Amino acid sequence: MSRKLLEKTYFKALNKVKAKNIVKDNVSLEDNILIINNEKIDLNKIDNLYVFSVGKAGFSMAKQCEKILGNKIKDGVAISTSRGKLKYIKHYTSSHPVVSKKSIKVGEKLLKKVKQLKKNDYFIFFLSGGASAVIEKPIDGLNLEDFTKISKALLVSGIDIKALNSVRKSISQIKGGKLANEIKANGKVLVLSDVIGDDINTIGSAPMNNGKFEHKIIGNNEIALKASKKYIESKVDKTKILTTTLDKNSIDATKYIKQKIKKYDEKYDSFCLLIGGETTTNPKGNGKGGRNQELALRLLLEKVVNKKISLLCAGSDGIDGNSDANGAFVDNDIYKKIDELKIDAKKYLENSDSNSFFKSLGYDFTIGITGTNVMDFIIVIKER
Ligand SMILES: Nc1ncnc2c1ncn2[C@@H]1O[C@H](COP(=O)(O)OP(=O)(O)O)[C@@H](O)[C@H]1O
Ligand SMILES: O=C(O)[C@@H](CO)OP(=O)(O)O
Repeated sequence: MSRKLLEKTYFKALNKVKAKNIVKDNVSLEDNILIINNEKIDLNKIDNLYVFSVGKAGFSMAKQCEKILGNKIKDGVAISTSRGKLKYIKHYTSSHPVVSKKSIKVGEKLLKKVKQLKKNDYFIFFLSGGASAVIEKPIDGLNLEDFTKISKALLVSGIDIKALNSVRKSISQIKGGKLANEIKANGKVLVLSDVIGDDINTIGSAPMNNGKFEHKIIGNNEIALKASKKYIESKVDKTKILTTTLDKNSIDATKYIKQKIKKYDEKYDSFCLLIGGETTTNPKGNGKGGRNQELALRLLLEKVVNKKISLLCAGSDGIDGNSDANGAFVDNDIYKKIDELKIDAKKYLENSDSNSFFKSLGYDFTIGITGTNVMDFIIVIKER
């Protein structure tokens, strides 16, 4: 069974929403006219252009923006989980998913910089998921130790991202539009969405959203999966994006996917099912894994694949949970390997150790940090 085809279909989605491509698709320069999303800004009529970029894709989006706008950029700040240096924009590497001293230090730098903007300046602000953790300034009276206790408790509580971020907004001097409040200049917020429904009030805890500045979604899970669909369509009898808003726990998601595979398997000689979203897990034990690898493990235990059907469950940011992999493959041949190595798949699941399981079989999908983030992709292919 072709792991290559799964990978190719995956990378069509990922590449479509790579920072480089979405910034290229949305920002350009023609004779001192800055074009953002069809809107023209005459750079002769503004004083200084600033670029800000915060979140997991913070570095890569800022880097591409520098490539397009070069020395038109006066100054700016980028904060992400990547490493790297930029020419006009100052880039800082920060922590995720828990706020650290570093997040506060760089959060303060960002606040200081945005306060310097004058009325006749203009800014582009790239916002991507992960922004909640990489920048912060707790409300007065709340120290980092207590702030971290609250953050950690929330992160393991299993509450959804909307609820989590509403708390984050209430204990922050940056989130929930408070950063926007400090800006006197005009500008635009270009958003790479990693939340179900692209809710701009939730992404990165909405540092720029109090209605003052237009937010434009320039990349999301749907845009990505449509690119996969376009690629695979001619290779199979039926291609279907089942959803881009899957938010079930991994047990229910397994049932849902199993049922869909059965239905399409009965009807079509070949097909590709594309599913996007973010499932949830309740990690137990001290294993290494993530929601994508756990889902793949549960689907393996449910024997949803066969000689013709294989699948890939993978994130888009490159890092699944507490592992260094991005996801895992499941195909029919994996069962032989499990028998040969006498591995007990259930035990790994019970210890939330899906990464160790797939790694030991050579079925992990490890690609490193991608510099983008639009939730997860599940790809199921039946080949003729
Ligand atoms: N060992 C594990 N097995 C399964 N899920 C895990 C494991 N460790 C962490 N997770 C899940 O991974 C999620 C965080 O993953 P991460 O990729 O950092 O999230 P995000 O992409 O949303 O920033 C948490 O919801 C947690 O439940
Ligand atoms: O920053 C955040 O608030 C969330 C959602 O945008 O992202 P992540 O789950 O990647 O931390």
